[in-house]
Amino acid sequence: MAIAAPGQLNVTESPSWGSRSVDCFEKLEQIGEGTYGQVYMAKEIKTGEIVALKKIRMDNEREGFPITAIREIKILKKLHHENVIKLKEIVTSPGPEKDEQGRPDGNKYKGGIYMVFEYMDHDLTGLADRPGMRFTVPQIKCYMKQLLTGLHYCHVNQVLHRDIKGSNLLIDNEGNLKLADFGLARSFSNDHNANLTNRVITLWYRPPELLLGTTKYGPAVDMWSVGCIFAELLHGKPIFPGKDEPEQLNKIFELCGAPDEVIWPGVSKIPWYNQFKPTRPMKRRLREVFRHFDRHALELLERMLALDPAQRITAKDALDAEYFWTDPLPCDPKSLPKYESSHEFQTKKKRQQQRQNEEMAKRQKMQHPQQHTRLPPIQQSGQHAQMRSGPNQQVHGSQQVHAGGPGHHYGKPRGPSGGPGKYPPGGNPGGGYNHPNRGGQGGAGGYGSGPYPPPGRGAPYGSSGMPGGSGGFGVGAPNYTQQGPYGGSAAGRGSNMMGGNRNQQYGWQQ
Ligand SMILES: Nc1ncnc2c1ncn2[C@@H]1O[C@H](COP(=O)(O)OP(=O)(O)OP(=O)(O)O)[C@@H](O)[C@H]1O
Repeated sequence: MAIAAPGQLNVTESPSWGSRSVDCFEKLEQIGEGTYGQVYMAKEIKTGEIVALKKIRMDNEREGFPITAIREIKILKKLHHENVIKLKEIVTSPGPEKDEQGRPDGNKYKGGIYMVFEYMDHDLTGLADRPGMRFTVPQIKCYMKQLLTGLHYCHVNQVLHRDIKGSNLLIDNEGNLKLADFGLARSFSNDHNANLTNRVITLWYRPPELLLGTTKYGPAVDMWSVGCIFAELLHGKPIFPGKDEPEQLNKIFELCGAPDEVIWPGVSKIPWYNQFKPTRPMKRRLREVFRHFDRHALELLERMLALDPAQRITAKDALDAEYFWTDPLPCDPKSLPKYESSHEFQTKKKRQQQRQNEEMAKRQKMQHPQQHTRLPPIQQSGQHAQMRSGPNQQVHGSQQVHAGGPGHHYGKPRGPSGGPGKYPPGGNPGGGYNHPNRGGQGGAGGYGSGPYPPPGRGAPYGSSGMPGGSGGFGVGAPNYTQQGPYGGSAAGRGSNMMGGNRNQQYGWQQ
């Protein structure tokens, strides 16, 4: 694991950075758990301001301060943009720490270092995964526009994000979307001649050039991830939910066609091309599979998911695409509905709890079976329809948070505005994928007959012990990296649920 030399931690221009103690904040709730460490919602005691505290994982105190954290801090200190998360300061804890319940923290390290961020109510994964959640077309355009604006700003400032995915896109209740988690980010030069680490980007959002082993790449890697998110927003579930690298590549080829020197000049020189090139011809099927998408959406998606990174659209050109300039236009972020706070970590936890309760109820039922079969109640006229609208039926506005509603909202305005659908109307008509847990999304056909796995809730959670998580943005994509082409170490950047720590996983990064 790469570590910082003692003096290297001084990454700040402001002498006050790092001088305050974490005791200036009261931890309210854990909202995230990453490879990097825990993330808490906290309140600054003096001002009452709500912030997010990201604890830097220091599992092995002898190894010093992780270089990835230094990278993240350095990069965030130079980026100032409304669509990039704001790092407010660094605080430290000199002694043994307590968690939000006041229990001693099990961390071996005696003290701790935290990054203090502006607080954001949701991440896109958590928000999209709320039961019954549906986004409108203007809402999708609004989020996509902000994502591209933030990314364009990063790329102009020669920063590659290298981990664009739903849980790293934070959204507040004013509708603002900000790029977060710059732990894998790095500066790049435009000549693309430097060798960079190949082991970046969560598997489902990883572009073909990285999967084929390139070490020379640029901003186009982030644009592939943006394309995956765009398609996922329109489609309602991840489009490339591969279990491992070979399967990931295969899923990409099945939808985007098999690359050759004609459509991707130079592909045959990429290190692992010969090992992984498809053995049979595969046609590009994007337009056919997503034929129900709006014409301009499809045009843009085609250019984001170009196999050849040199032909992939840039963030700047994507912002000029017809899609953002034709009706319905992107909505004003402020006009978006306000939702109760939702982070991927919490939605996963809730689902796990729910599953445990269900299991328990099932077990109890088996232990104490009913002695008598009950007779069905006599139906009154009109009752039938009512009984059918069970909890899975979508009720518009059920997502809204009303003033004084539940949850942990500290002074942020709440509005009673309507809860729009997650997926645009007509987004999945008949040809779509009927997601069992999304309710009412399209009918049979489409994906069902295609190369994709049968309907389900995304890839399993692997070793996390949380099987059957949601599809769409609701699942932490597994992430397998490799030392050579797809084998070797099980290291990689994934959720902490896959175990391990990012610094161990990546070692030093270039
Ligand atoms: N500023 C913030 N406001 C609100 N929530 C946040 C904030 N920063 C992070 N989170 C929550 O914590 C989660 C994990 O944060 P982050 O991605 O920065 O940590 P990480 O350790 O790098 O995680 P991972 O390894 O999964 O990428 C996010 O998905 C988000 O839900």
